[in-house]
Amino acid sequence: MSLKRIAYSSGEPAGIGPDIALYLVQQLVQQQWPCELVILGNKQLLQDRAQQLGLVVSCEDYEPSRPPQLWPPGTLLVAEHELAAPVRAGQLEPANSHYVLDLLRHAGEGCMRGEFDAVMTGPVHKGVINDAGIVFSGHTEFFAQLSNTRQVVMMLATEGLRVALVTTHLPLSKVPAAITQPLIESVTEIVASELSLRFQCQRPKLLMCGLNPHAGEQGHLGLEEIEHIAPALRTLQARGIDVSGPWPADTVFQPHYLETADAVIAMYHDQGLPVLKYRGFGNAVNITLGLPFVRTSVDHGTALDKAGTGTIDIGSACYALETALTMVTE
Ligand SMILES: NC(=O)C1=CN([C@@H]2O[C@H](COP(=O)(O)OP(=O)(O)OC[C@H]3O[C@@H](n4cnc5c(N)ncnc54)[C@H](O)[C@@H]3O)[C@@H](O)[C@H]2O)C=CC1
Ligand SMILES: NCC(=O)COP(=O)(O)O
Repeated sequence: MSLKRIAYSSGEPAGIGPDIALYLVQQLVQQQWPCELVILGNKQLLQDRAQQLGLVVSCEDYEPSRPPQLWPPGTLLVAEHELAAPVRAGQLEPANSHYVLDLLRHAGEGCMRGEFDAVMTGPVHKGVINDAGIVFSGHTEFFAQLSNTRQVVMMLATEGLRVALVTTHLPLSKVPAAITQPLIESVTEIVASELSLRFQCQRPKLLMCGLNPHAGEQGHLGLEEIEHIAPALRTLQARGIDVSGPWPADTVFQPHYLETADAVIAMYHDQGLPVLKYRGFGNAVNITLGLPFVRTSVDHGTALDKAGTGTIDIGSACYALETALTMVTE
């Protein structure tokens, strides 16, 4: 198997993204991951955080023209990006938001020009980026825009459960109007085709949630199921996609329903993700489907309270890296 070059964007500098990089490079060789991990970040920040954590690391400058190689444990291969302000673990600094976005741009553009085989993202803080005056709702939307992709899908996966979202980072009050038949159809088609192409599900079986309690109770508790979701389901079924619904969300997540399903399609972020995280937090991955490159991510946020403390769990980071490697190797 050829060695892959994976970019890790280390995310919000005051959060646990840099800590994750430091712990991951201790494990690269032991885990036998067939990859060179390029840490997009800042050397001084990484060295300071390593010192705070009592870790011994050495830094190498990333050189794109050099073929990927396996580095000894504790070696950070860093693609250097300049910070705008000093970093203190746990303390957000809006001035560093452009740095965070530079990492993402480097990662996405590097994937598109074939320099990286995939990108795995560390957590960013969406609030502080907006505080800096930058409109930003998430990696999912950022990479879609960067790559000029009309429609992408956020899907989180853990052992025994995948949840894909029709809408992503929207205020709850805007969700009903966003749930349209064309959107439901395009999201479902992307999920069906990517599960079959990249996840070995021959003809994926999909379960679609309704939006309202009890999937609208025949129109007595909301009309979105009748006006948008059911027509989309009929069209998708006529196109040969194995999708059923609209299921009440409090029914479909019962083990009996999930046993034979390849993914659940939820209408909005907090309909699907709490269930996924209850089942698998720390062992789950966030994958953006529909991009022209592979992007995986940790399942958690910046955990500002844990940055620099040495108490973090890197289970999700390992899972995200392994998923990226599987996706680029298949
Ligand atoms: N992939 C990404 O970039 C994501 C970013 N976020 C952002 O993170 C920020 C903070 O969000 P929160 O709701 O506080 O969620 P969070 O995931 O950062 O923290 C929730 C709780 O889980 C703990 N935690 C999270 N990851 C952990 C780990 N690896 N090991 C040990 N403990 C861990 C934290 O200490 C905290 O107690 C928000 O601005 C949000 O936008 C949230 C989810 C994903
Ligand atoms: N809850 C997961 C999440 O919001 C991550 O979003 P993104 O930054 O990966 O788009």
